[in-house]
Amino acid sequence: MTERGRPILITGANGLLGQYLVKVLIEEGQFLVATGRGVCRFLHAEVFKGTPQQAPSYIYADMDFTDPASIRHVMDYWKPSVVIHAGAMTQVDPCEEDPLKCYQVNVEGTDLLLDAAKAVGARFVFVSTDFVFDGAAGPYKEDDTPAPISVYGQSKWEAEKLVMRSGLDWAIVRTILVYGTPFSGTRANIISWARDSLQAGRTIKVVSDQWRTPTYVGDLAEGISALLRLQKQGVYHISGRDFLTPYDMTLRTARLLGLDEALLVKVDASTFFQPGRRPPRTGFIIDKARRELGFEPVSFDEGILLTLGLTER
Ligand SMILES: NC(=O)C1=CN([C@@H]2O[C@H](COP(=O)(O)OP(=O)(O)OC[C@H]3O[C@@H](n4cnc5c(N)ncnc54)[C@H](OP(=O)(O)O)[C@@H]3O)[C@@H](O)[C@H]2O)C=CC1
Ligand SMILES: Cc1cn([C@H]2C[C@H](O)[C@@H](COP(=O)(O)OP(=O)(O)O[C@H]3O[C@@H](C)C(=O)[C@@H](O)[C@H]3O)O2)c(=O)[nH]c1=O
Repeated sequence: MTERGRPILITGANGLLGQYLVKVLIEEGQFLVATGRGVCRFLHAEVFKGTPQQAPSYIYADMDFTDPASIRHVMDYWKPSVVIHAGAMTQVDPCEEDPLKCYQVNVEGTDLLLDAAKAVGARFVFVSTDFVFDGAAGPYKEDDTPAPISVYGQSKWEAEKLVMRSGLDWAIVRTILVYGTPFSGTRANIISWARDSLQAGRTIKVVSDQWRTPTYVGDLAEGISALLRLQKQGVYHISGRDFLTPYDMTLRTARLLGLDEALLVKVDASTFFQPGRRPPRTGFIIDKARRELGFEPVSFDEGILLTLGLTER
């Protein structure tokens, strides 16, 4: 193609992680093809009509990764050197209620992309989840054995296995409860939910028997970018560093913002009806990412300030 080489292709570019990945990779000067369903919903890009040689360094393309023709159209044209597969059906309860759809998007979609990546000789980076574990014995390291307890978790684990067996140069980045504010669109996160509720004087029930290491989305995007730069292969756990329950997360938000913590009511997960089971105790040991990628996440308190736009990087 051109002297700048073949592009990096991202799926799920309209999603929370996708938006941050696009930002981080553009800032690094990468040649990028961001893909999503339908129009670009976060960063204006001209509809590009020239040849790949004439393309600007950032292009958005409509690509449904469950549709072989749509994948072929985009992948054959751009022939990326790397595919970062961040797109997925991510809502745990709708996955539980419609397992076929979940499987089609998360497993078959990954399989189709793997075939397309093979055809053009692209590296493959797959974004996965703590929900591949059963949550009996977190925090987890990369070689602990997955045992998902939800349809969503099972679908991501099935997709991981396809990636591992693909014969491609691959990496899997598992992450946990990703929070942050999208550049465009609205999306609730535990921090803004707590702030808005407490500011309005509303009581909220918050789970105190699930443990996570919640991940600031900007850290995750930078961790993935480091993994690309360093051409790493294999499984990496990339998450925040604080081991917290959702109750702890809302309490920290209340304290940092000087809001009334008495409005936070501790509850057990069993008091919620949720179709999809959540693993009680996940969390990641991130030593490998620290050592090999130089990954160093912000504290949850810093993440709160970043999410609410009260500080900048
Ligand atoms: N959010 C979290 O807490 C965690 C997320 N992850 C993983 O991280 C990744 C990114 O998650 P996140 O950014 O938060 O998720 P989002 O739900 O914000 O983004 C997912 C994106 O995937 C897109 N998508 C879904 N189906 C298709 C399809 N058939 N074709 C093209 N695009 C599609 C969605 O499109 P549309 O916008 O049109 O619906 C959406 O923009 C996912 O793989 C997820 O499993 C892992 C652990 C925790
Ligand atoms: C709605 C609600 C949630 N919670 C808690 C439960 C839960 O641990 C946390 C977030 O709730 P959710 O149901 O949105 O999150 P959940 O679907 O459990 O989030 C998951 O998303 C997928 C995509 C992943 O891959 C996981 O890493 C994971 O974090 O907040 C409460 O305590 N009270 C509430 O009223």
